[in-house]
Amino acid sequence: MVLKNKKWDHNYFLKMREEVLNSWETGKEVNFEEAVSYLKSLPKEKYADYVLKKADEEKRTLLQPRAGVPILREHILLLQYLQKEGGADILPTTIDSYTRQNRYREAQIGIEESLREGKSLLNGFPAVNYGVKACREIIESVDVPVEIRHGTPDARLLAEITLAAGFTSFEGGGITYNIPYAKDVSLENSILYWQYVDYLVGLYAENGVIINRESFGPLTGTLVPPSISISIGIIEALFAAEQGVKSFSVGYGQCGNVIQDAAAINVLDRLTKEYLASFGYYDVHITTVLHHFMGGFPEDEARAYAVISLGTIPAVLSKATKIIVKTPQEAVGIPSKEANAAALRNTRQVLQMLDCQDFIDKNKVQEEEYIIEREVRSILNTVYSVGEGDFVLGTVRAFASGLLDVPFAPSRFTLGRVMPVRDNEGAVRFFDFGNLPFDEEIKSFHRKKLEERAKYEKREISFQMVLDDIYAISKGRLVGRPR
Ligand SMILES: CCC[C@H]1O[C@@H](n2cnc3c(N)ncnc32)[C@H](O)[C@@H]1O
Repeated sequence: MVLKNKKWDHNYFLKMREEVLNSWETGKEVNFEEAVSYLKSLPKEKYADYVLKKADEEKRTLLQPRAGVPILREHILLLQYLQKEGGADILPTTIDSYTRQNRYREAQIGIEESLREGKSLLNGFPAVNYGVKACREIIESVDVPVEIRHGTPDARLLAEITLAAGFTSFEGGGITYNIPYAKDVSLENSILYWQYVDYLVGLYAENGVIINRESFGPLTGTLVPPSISISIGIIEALFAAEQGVKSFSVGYGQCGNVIQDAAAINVLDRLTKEYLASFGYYDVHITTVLHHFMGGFPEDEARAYAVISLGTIPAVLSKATKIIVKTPQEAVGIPSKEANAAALRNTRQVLQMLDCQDFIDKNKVQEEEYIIEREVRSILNTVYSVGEGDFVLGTVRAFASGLLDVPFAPSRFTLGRVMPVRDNEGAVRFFDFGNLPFDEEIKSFHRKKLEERAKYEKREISFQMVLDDIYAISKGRLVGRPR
């Protein structure tokens, strides 16, 4: 079948499904009709889409941590703790790195060694190895929806098993779980694998089971310009809608300048809905997700809490539907359950002290929205035209020529020519536009912003500013000032 942004032929899916379900022994546990009836037996409060819709209507922001450990009993206790002590509105199951690379044999060894040693020797929960029945124990041991969070270019079997098990939200996409996560996976392959996932979610939807899909907005998490993250999120929403997905969350990673971050989420929400409608998808429920800062964190827990609390502010300003909460142990590794729960309580406190205040200069937010929107439209309209009206074709061609590009990505399928840097107020601007399709008005806006910083710091605009910015927050400030 030629790769394009068109809903799959059902027989094509069924044929590929046989291969997918045979790729590991637990695949044979998956029975679609049985899964539909199991999912329909779950209360509505276990559906991420229901909880997201309710929060969206009530203008509330939901909180969700990341969490995953390899021993099933431990993982259940961890999620129950985060629900009870952290107040998580949606729980995660973060998948381990072996499973993310389809290396289920090593994941199996990791489970056995963890059981033998009595400690976590994998960095997440290996859901494929456990299979449908065991994963259902997780769903049945908590009271809120559980989402699969991972970083898997080929997540077809992971989706089959976890969706059948009752996870009602699934993160990732053919661009966002490839470019920042893999070196050698072609976009043609990862987009095809994720069309499978979206088609499966669409099949559940046709049978009355609404699964929420979420794009991984932060990408490489290092100074990613908002317009790049937003454009890619909208493209993945278009891919998912074409396959029949009815509930989609677009994500964005906090960059640090509060005005820019709030503006970014406003544009993300508005343009995702506009582009879906303009391509005829009127029945997809869109929600927004803010990720607390995804770059290098301070080791000191008090300073780490400052980064987390600052990151909560743009969620209040933009009324983001959900925050993916970071923890004060971000700089040291996988957090303890106590630190994870404490970060949830910290975030809730900031939300509830700010949500009654109207304190931001709306003109400054709108100025920022204007430039971000101009950039997003330039990128998306270019992708559409190089794809001759097809966003899948356009995406592959745009990445090959740098019309779409992600800074600091490991993938050899992105040019990596684009280079970001902060301006004098810490907003992320372009040091090098690479081949991004921006007009002179956009380019001179960024140059002027960088000249302001150069003047203030009494130094030339240089790559040294980029390096200083990469380490700035872990060293205690937003902008990487010269020593
Ligand atoms: C997008 C992935 C990076 C973030 O994902 C966190 N992360 C990864 N694996 C786990 C895990 N098993 N439990 C709790 N957090 C986890 C990292 O700390 C980082 O913040």
